[in-house]
Amino acid sequence: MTCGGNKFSVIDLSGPRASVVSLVRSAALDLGFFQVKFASTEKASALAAAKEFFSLPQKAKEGARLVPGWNGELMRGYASLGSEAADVANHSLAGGEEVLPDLMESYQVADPEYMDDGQFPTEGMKRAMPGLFDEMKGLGLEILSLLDEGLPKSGEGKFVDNHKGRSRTIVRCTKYPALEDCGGLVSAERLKSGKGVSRISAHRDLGTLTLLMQDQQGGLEVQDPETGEWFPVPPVEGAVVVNVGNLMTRWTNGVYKSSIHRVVANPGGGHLTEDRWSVIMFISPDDDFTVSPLECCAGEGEVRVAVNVGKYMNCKMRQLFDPEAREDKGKCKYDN
Ligand SMILES: O=C(O)CCC(=O)C(=O)O
Ligand SMILES: [Fe+2]
Repeated sequence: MTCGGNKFSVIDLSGPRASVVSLVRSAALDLGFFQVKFASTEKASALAAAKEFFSLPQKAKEGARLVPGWNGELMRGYASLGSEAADVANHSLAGGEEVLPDLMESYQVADPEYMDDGQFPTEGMKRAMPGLFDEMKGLGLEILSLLDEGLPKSGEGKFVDNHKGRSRTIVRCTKYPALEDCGGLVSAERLKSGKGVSRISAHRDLGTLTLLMQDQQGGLEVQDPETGEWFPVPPVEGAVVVNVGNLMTRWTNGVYKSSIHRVVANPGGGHLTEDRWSVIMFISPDDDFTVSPLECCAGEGEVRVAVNVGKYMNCKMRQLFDPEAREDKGKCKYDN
């Protein structure tokens, strides 16, 4: 059923349902990170389109920068190197240490069903991104149903039913440029030593579930909340990394865990001269839905209050992208 024999062993979803449910449940109860075997038919063309788009002149990329969707919030487009701050939206998990900028740029799309106005920066993106969205969303729904079955009162959460309307779910291609190309943001000396440099700083994900196809370079690490120890998530060809996000933790009253993770920069490991690429889907429930802690899980974990998905996501996402919102951390009252 699994192979690899480490914390992030790969689960084969085609195995007997009961054992798959049990493996997914155990991983979600532990660090909330696992891998599933998945043969994507869309990843290669999405990555090819992303590589073509990111190699355009900066001005052309800025022309495709993030635009608001149907809810007035930024949903689709390009975010330049250093413009997103994962750590800040999490109220500085670095605990007072200096936080350097995240060294990544990204292009993301929201659900084509609700944003299909034909506006894409390149023909390649137009061809690849909607198919990638549908493929990854399909996998996400399958995993949500396994997580639902893994709870003591299966079906109570109706996870799948509440992920079928208009939501903040997005799919994103992220480029972490070779460190030697990040000199505008961090000093060359720091980049060479790698000390305190992250490609994405320590954070938790905001939605219910994240699906990630990382390349072979490595660097993704997950923190054990009890010991503080960081565990690398090894790249596995043909596997998708899955992790639980904050809204799922709220929904299950702390039972399914949303863990702190980051992508470290390792100059000795080739990161100085090589770009790293990820294809990621961030899954959120329907925007007008209110996530209320499930009865099944009351008393088992921390008791959390109900949150409206749209309000929660808007407040957190503004902090990711808007320097003014970052300054006024108190305005976004949600800690996780
Ligand atoms: O690229 C990766 O490996 C992880 C990125 C990540 O954690 C995020 O974008 O939230
Ligand atoms: Fe993340």
